[in-house]
Amino acid sequence: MSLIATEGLSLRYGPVAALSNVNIAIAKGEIVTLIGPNGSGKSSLVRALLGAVRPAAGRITRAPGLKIGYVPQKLAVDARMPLSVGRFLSLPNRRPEPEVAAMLARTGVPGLEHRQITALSGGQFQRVLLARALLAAPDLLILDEATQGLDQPGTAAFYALIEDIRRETGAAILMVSHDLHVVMSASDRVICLNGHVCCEGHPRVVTAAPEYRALFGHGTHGTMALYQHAHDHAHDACTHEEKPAHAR
Ligand SMILES: Nc1ncnc2c1ncn2[C@@H]1O[C@H](COP(=O)(O)OP(=O)(O)OP(=O)(O)O)[C@@H](O)[C@H]1O
Repeated sequence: MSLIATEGLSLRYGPVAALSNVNIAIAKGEIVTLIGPNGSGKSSLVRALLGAVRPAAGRITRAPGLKIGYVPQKLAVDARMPLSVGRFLSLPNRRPEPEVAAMLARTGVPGLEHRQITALSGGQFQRVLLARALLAAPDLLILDEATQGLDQPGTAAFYALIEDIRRETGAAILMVSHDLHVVMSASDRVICLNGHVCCEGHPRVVTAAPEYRALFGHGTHGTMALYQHAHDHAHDACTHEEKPAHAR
């Protein structure tokens, strides 16, 4: 049985259709990556899975008692507000200090409890956010571009940590990422989104799919194509027309 599944999920922001007829399912212990060009609905799908936005149509089914841990793309913290890492990790639920310390050590940032949140580097902050998500012992961990702003070694180390956590906890992982080469090596399954599911499957299968190639191009140019997407291909269940991102 899936931990979470969507059926015919559509989502709108007023006149803007962000998602249409999306069917996905995530099973226990899987690492699934959502890829897609800017504006393709990745964050919207995450928000829907978290229950933060209401679908315009379709439904989302969650396994009973499902616990979701969420690592956001960014989190604005008021620089004038004194907030230590330890206190941040004890909000809203108070956590025993040894538990907080152990989780910080587990996510690779030991001994940061008394540091101010606003004084952390980007990489340290992402690991603190990961620690916060893991303290809830989630069955499903959702990461929305959690490595944005990290350099290449920092990104690779973060994904290696995610794989270790999956192995240790058995949690399923859903991540949104633009780091195509890391994604392809770290994921069990890739879902390619463009307002609808363009293609999905094992990374090898997806990279060979014509829909993927039309979206992301070939080789290293594929990464660039993420930002210069021209959705000029046609495939089953995909009949909409879309202007290139730069022409919108
Ligand atoms: N709060 C909002 N109000 C109105 N439109 C929105 C809102 N959030 C997203 N959208 C629109 O919904 C569509 C999908 O956006 P979404 O942020 O889900 O895409 P994304 O794939 O996560 O993009 P990116 O890669 O740039 O983060 C876009 O057309 C976007 O402009």
